[in-house]
Amino acid sequence: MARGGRGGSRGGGRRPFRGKGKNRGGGGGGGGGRDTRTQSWVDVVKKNELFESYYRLGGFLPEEEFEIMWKTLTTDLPNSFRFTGTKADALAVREIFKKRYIPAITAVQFEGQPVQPPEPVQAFPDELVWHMKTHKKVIRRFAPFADFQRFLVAETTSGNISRQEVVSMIPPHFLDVKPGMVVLDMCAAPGSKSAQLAEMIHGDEEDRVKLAANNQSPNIDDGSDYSDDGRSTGLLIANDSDYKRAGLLVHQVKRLNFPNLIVTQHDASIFPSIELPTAEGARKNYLKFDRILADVPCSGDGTARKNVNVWQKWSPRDGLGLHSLQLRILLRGIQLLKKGGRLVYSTCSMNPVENEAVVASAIAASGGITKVRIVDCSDHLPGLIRKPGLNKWKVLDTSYVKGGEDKTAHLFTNYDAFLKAKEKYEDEEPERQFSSKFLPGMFPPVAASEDERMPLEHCMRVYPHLQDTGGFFIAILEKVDDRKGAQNKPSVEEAEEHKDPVESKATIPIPAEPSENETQTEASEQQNDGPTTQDASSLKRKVEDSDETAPLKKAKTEDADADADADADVETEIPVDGSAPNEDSTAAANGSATPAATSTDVKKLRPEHQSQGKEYFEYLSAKDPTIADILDFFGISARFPRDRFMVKNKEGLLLNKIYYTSALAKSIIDVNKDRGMKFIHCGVVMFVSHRIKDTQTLKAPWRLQNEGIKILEPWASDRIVTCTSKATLHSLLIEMFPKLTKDGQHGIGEVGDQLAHLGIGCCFLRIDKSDGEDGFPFPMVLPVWRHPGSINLMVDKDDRKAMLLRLFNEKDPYILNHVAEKAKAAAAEEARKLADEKWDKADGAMEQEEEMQESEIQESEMQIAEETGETLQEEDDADNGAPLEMDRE
Ligand SMILES: C[S@@+](CC[C@H](N)C(=O)[O-])C[C@H]1O[C@@H](n2cnc3c(N)ncnc32)[C@H](O)[C@@H]1O
Repeated sequence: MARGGRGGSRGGGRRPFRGKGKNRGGGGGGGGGRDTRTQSWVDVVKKNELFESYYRLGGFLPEEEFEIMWKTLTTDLPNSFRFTGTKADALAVREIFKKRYIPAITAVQFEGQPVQPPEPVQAFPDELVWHMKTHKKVIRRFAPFADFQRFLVAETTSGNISRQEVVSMIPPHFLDVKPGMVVLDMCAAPGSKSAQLAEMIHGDEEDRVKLAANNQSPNIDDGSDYSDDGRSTGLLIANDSDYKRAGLLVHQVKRLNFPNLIVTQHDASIFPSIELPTAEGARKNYLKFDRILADVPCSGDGTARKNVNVWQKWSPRDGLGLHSLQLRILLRGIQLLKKGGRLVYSTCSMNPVENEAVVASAIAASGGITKVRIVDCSDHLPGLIRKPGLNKWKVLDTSYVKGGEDKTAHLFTNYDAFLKAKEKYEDEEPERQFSSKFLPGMFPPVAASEDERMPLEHCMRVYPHLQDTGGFFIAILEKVDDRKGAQNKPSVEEAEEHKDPVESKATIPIPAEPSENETQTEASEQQNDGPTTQDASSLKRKVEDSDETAPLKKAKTEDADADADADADVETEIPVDGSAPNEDSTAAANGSATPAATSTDVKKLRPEHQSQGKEYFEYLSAKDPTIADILDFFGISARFPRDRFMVKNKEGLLLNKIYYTSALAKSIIDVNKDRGMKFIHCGVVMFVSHRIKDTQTLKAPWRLQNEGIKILEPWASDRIVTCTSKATLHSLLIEMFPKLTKDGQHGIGEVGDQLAHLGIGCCFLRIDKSDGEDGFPFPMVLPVWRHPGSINLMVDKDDRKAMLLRLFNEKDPYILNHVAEKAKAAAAEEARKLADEKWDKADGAMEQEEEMQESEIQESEMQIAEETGETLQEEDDADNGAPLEMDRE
């Protein structure tokens, strides 16, 4: 299977992260956020008056439609999943799923009615995304569901299926990524969208490489770049500032086996400029991205269908508190984008303060729509039902008197209305406090002319009722031109204000507007100025943690005025009841579905204080003799690059594992690793040292790894064995270390026959796609080790089981492991011997003990005899204890 999808083989994928309960990776959270459920979902009262009032009165949807949307928001979210990897492979696994499980499920009847089977989500092409709305009661009761669940778990474990929320899958589809592109995922953890992006960059590289290896042209003319001998030249940098979530991200992306990938841990709003290699003395060059995904931290109120905290703790201050960070991240993204490049900004919040307001402020701060345009993607993914972005909205806040219980909700139509209200209260009730986060840019932009109007309707809003999903927002921006010089200073200042103390010491240039020719000198980066508009002031504001934590106990009830003239300075106070949630003023700052995050969380999660352990990335010389020996052993073509192998120890020693990366990943790591960049993952394991007895006789005591085998195999001419029959593969899967007898009676068919003629060491087991009952639905390459008297497919037990289920529908196969059995028997024998010895010792000890006890008794008896003057009879044999007893009596 594809590197962009799973292990070097379908069976060789790594296990997904098995985090503890709630943090289990995968990418739930409408944007892949955390599952922050703290209470049984069914017990939760899905009501929150302030939350509802805002979306009801804010004019988001017509009244009737709002009712439907709100009702949907209170229902359970269907489970959804996606077939991953290269398209051909994803389609092959989808076919197995459709043919094997759907008919059986469709035949199930519950209470006289057919049950609802899993269905493809129409928004996505090729039926690669599915959701299941069947009730848990039904799922638990019927065997076909159990079978399907088993398949789902096995394939998720193998990396062929990703369980991801439907809305979370949308943003990468609008990025229009092509193989060869350089892509940044600014806020990537836990990594579900990164996985999609990696698949897109990878494209159909495997087919291209095969062409190139056979001296045919691999390139196609659709903007994709396979010019590296068929390999995609692209790169994905997946970044997340939070160190725990960055760890999750690494876990997740490691499974992709994608050498064109680097994981970093930086605050995205000050993401460092990445230096590119340049000739000595030449002007410095910095990396610009073709595509950027800014799936920013948000309040996550669109995840209310699975996140109870939304119902319990929703507050307008979540969005108000996050706006500034979101804006800074987006601005930095725009700076890092190439001219003509595309950026997708997304949140799993429905709040315009986090959505349209951020987009509008960022465009204004970048020089307006002539510099950055909102792309109309209404014709893309036509199956996706969506609503246009808003051009008008209101901003909600709750004011309160410190120490008091009284909270009032205010709905403002523009910034002046907010200022007026504040002023009024300053006179009448000076103790009343409003959010300190209010910024002019949180309100709808007012254009000087129609030409300058931002078409915010080109943004997309996905509401829960439209296709039974969570709520989501997506904006697609294209950088038309760079903003020149002077106007970007505030973002630089902002970056300075929030600079990571560790990073400050590094020599990375402070993020700044890229120069016209997409390269810049360090000096010129630092000299850039910034915008002077209203956004400048907003950018200068720090994301402070507010101490406004008074609970919303009692609200002033004033007339709501939902129909207030949007163009007038209007403040509407909305009634809120005592059951409304705790009004913590600081919004969730980390992860999507985290409206419950408090100011303390924000502090805790800030990246400045934590970082992943230092990883070393030392590239080996292209002339390294060990690499030369290994490549020679497998007959690897001289065209295969020799300078991209790397080890992960400070000294650059060939100890245990050898990794491989793409050319661009190598250049970036090499040039930037000592510039203070926090690289926390890069490279695919290609070879692992194989310590066995016959090492001496081997030229290359290294074994091929599932992770990297597919990258190498097209270039190999030696040590290749082919498996053409399913029966042979079955034998190899159900038996580890089958014997390799010379008489041909080994039971491992054509594979055994070929291996019999090969010397000891690792080999490629090649399986081509073939049609028919006994055919293979997708190609595979697996490492196999030829021992002197046996062989072994180097696939672990769990992966063997997953393959047996996938290819042979075997549910719980027994896998015979001769070596383990032998070792077990030897261990049992050893244990038996030890037990015997112990027993003997224990026996001896018991005898000794008894003897000691006896002598003690005798001593006591003698003492008694002495004291009482009795005569102690001499015992003549062991049986004869009675007289003594009797004597004593
Ligand atoms: C909505 S989640 C991203 C989900 C992810 N794109 C996915 O699909 O799996 C937002 C992420 O932003 C990260 N984050 C928060 N503040 C950040 C910052 N200043 N810079 C970079 N990442 C940040 C959080 O740790 C969180 O993982």
